[in-house]
Amino acid sequence: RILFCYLLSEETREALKTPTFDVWDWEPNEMLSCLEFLFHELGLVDEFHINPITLKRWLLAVQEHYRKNPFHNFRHCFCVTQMLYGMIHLCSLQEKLTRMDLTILLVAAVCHDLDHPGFNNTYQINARTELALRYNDISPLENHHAAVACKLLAQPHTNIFASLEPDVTQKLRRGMVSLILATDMARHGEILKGFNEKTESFDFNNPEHTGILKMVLIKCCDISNEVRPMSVAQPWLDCLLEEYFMQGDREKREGLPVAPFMDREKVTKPGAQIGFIKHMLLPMFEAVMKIFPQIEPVMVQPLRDAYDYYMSEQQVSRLTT
Ligand SMILES: Nc1nc2c(ncn2[C@@H]2O[C@@H]3COP(=O)(O)O[C@H]3[C@H]2O)c(=O)[nH]1
Ligand SMILES: [Zn+2]
Repeated sequence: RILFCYLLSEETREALKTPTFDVWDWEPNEMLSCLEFLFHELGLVDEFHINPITLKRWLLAVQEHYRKNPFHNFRHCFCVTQMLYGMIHLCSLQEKLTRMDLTILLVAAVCHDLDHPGFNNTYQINARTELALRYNDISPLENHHAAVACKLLAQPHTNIFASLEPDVTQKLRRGMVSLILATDMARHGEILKGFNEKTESFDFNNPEHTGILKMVLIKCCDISNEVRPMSVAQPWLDCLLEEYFMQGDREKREGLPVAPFMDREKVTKPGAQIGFIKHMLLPMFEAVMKIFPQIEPVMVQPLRDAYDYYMSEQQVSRLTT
């Protein structure tokens, strides 16, 4: 196996800081190099004495532990992490959060869907899979992603935290696990409510406040495809629907309940996005906007534009059918 060693141009380094970055333009090796670069550039390699070779091995192992699903694959992991990097720059998070918090966020983003099987928690629970059994139906997938992440960190050759004191490692690991668990959309309402209660008098020195902010940030990045330019976002919607329909078809074959949004007989692209943008994306990004108003032109406006686009698409299809 050859270790990736792709040199990023100055143009790519700058482009990585914005949500307009074309995430479809890169080979897996190049995405690995970009991720490696982020850890160096944010000063995390220096701060936590990460062995640069271990960082490469860890990233390779991470990549190998993402399956080739239509949506929940290594490129999705890359997108979430790149969007986080964009938000770190846009919101000057390097000045507001500690390097510890930034590391927790970045490692969690990279690991947050590890070994995703392509079928969601509802399927795991209804089909009584190994994962649902192991985790007693409680966020089975997210618990699994976090457990795989911890397994990689427990192996010496991929342990990027090997040179740290046990109490520091434990803090990083706990923080990472809590953020991965926060990506279960079943907890969306609870997390957003907790965050909204703090935005009025947000305090970056209060760990309870920064704790929930980190959860909201990783959640924003996780569902941020529609923040991206339409040419980048559209193929992601195709990937998501392909994965959803595969689950819907399997549920029909196995006699399990099928959610309407996974039923290829019922779903349209505007139908899939209008409600998601209105009820999930906009309320969360508008909440973040209260603390970071600078995200409005760069992240919130594209969401509003995407909403308007899908509304007009829906109109057109209603008029033509
Ligand atoms: N309808 C819709 N759902 C999305 C979109 N992006 C993410 N999601 C859903 O939000 C979920 C977030 O957690 P997961 O990554 O496990 O799975 C994701 C999808 O089920 C989107 O653009 N549209
Ligand atoms: Zn995800």
